[in-house]
Amino acid sequence: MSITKVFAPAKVNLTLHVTGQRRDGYHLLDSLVVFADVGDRITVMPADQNRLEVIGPRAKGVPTDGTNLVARAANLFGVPVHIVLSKHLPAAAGIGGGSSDAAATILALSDMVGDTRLPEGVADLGADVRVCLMRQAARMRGIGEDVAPCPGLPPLYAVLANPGVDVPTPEVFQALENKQNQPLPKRIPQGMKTGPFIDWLATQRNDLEAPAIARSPVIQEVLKTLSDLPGVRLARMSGSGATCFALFETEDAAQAGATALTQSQPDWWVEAAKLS
Ligand SMILES: C[C@@](CO)(OP(=O)(O)O)[C@H](O)COP(=O)(O)OP(=O)(O)OC[C@H]1O[C@@H](n2ccc(N)nc2=O)[C@H](O)[C@@H]1O
Ligand SMILES: Nc1ncnc2c1ncn2[C@@H]1O[C@H](COP(=O)(O)OP(=O)(O)O)[C@@H](O)[C@H]1O
Repeated sequence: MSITKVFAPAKVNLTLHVTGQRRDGYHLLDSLVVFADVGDRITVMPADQNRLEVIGPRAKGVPTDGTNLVARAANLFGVPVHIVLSKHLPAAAGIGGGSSDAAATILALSDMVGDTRLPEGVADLGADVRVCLMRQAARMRGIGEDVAPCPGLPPLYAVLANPGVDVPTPEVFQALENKQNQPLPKRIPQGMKTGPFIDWLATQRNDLEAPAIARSPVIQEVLKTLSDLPGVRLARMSGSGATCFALFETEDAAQAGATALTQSQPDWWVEAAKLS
């Protein structure tokens, strides 16, 4: 067994429609999910006993004990490992940092033990882990367990922005007033160019935006600031927030937007990203 390194990309919910609620309280979703070329990094090494190190620019506040989703994912394999988690994504931010880390850990351990079957207990790690295991554009339904690849999306260039407030997912779901909303259309458009596809996205929604803004009004400021960037085509929140994204038609426009936003909001986490 050797050292395995896996990238854990940020997840972005381009749309997030809440279409119902199960008896156990979990919400039914219909979401178009893509992944960014920014993310965390996981290194897994064989060891005599389990060890987790959390390093990197966004390590502060991330649990280093057995509650970390990386440790919980590794425990499903019953093989002692030393894991180094390098955090670059803000936590509790609606971009699936913990879920993507867990998925990356599962992929690393599967590779290490030479068994690609998913271990028992993956679902208990969180609703977003399934889609994060796919690491490609996908339509996510049910409470997150029903995932299908969504090929044929155009390249999307984004600025991701987080104002530094943690937004706990359960609170936002609880604050959502109307749980029965329209799903996405039956067919997601395929083969469109970037501009018309963004126009189509603008006709869809993130139903958690309003309850997240009610809890953390700064999210409204993030959306307004993103909407004012030159060349922006759409600004929306990802997941349960607080990270928002702005979409542009070109990589240069997104880069320029990220540079301008970093200067005007030096305390925010800001990244230019390609989404696919
Ligand atoms: C909202 C989404 C959209 O992609 O993203 P994030 O904002 O977390 O990134 C996800 O559904 C979050 O997935 P994840 O963060 O893995 O959720 P979990 O740990 O399973 O659940 C946290 C809590 O969120 C609520 N929850 C989550 C998923 C779901 N379909 N319905 C829910 O009501 C429940 O209150 C649950 O106790
Ligand atoms: N590897 C991890 N990275 C970030 N947060 C983690 C991790 N493992 C456990 N957590 C906990 O999970 C919570 C939700 O984090 P995260 O998955 O990043 O949020 P979200 O579900 O909003 O995308 C955090 O508040 C943190 O305490």
